[in-house]
Amino acid sequence: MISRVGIIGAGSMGTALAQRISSRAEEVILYGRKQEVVNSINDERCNPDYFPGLLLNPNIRARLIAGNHGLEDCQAVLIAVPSSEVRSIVHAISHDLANKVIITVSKGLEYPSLKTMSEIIFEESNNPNIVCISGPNFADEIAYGHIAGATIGAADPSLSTMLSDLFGGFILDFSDDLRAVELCGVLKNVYAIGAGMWDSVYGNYNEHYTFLNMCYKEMCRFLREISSDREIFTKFCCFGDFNLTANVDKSRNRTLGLMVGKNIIKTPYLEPGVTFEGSKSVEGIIELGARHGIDMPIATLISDVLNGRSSIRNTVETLIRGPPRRTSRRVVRAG
Ligand SMILES: NC(=O)C1=CN([C@@H]2O[C@H](COP(=O)(O)OP(=O)(O)OC[C@H]3O[C@@H](n4cnc5c(N)ncnc54)[C@H](O)[C@@H]3O)[C@@H](O)[C@H]2O)C=CC1
Ligand SMILES: O=C(CO)COP(=O)(O)O
Repeated sequence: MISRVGIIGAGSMGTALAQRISSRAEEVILYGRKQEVVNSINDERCNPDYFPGLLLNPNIRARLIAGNHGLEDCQAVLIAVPSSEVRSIVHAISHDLANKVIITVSKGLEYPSLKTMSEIIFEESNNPNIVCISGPNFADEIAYGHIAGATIGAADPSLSTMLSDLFGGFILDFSDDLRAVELCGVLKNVYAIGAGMWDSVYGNYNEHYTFLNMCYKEMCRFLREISSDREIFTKFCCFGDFNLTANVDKSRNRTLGLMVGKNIIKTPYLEPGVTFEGSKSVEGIIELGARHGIDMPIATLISDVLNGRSSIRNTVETLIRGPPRRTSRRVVRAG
């Protein structure tokens, strides 16, 4: 059993994973930003900001990230913050990360560098022991102990074996293409926004699954080009997470698409405090595709709608009939 795991980020996923793995580690330390949340976890065993009704297991303790005290004694450090924060956090704690396994769950892409979280973590820490865990995993369901599958992505398969016990509460599959596992999480968020947009206008089942299938084809085309893992399409990080996020209204990314489609919010939209990873990574994934020679018409249309350059109906017309063609108009004169 791992003796001590540090989790950076006391938000939904950080807290949920703390609860889930706390039966498989002697101690879990959640590093948060707010003193009142840290106090509440230590005194009341409760994170009131994210899971007010959940009694946390007694071996979960909290500390302020500012001091990162005790991190040096952790065997594994899990990073569960929005992707935009990962570089600065890892930079700040890099001296405490030597010889540890670093686990990332953030589903984003840095822009404009187009780097995944593991690439950023390696750059900032120089520690190659990096693992990603990704799958159809809504935080609340993880926290409350429901069945969940996940893919462990690790370039070094011995790291996957080491972490199988810590994540033994999940049904696991594995990939040694760490970057591809991470990119599945980025791609599915973008298509979940698209699914929300599409469903806001076209709600029939045939319409819904036709669009989903078109998105999944584009996602698989991307993965086929960049991944050495020929089985990735059937893994939890790919098929499962794509379907979960694109289909279920609990997803923030799908909800963003629905709200944009229904004109409830104006785009481009940035809501402070809500983690919408897909809206931040859509430009990046299109550019990354272009770098590998992958054309991504659906992601491009999603970006156009999200940034107010097109409407859903125009987008759908383009998808069904192809881009509008310029036709020469004959002027018919009366008389
Ligand atoms: N919520 C979910 O169901 C899942 C989330 N993820 C991924 O996990 C990542 C985090 O997402 P959530 O936990 O849902 O977000 P969240 O918005 O619920 O929580 C993020 C937490 O990070 C903290 N934070 C932000 N910047 C920080 C900094 N500089 N230093 C310390 N703490 C900082 C915030 O205070 C907040 O507590 C995202 O990339 C998301 O895609 C992955 C799987 C499932
Ligand atoms: O990644 C997730 C589930 O696997 C959570 O998705 P959202 O960020 O869209 O809520």
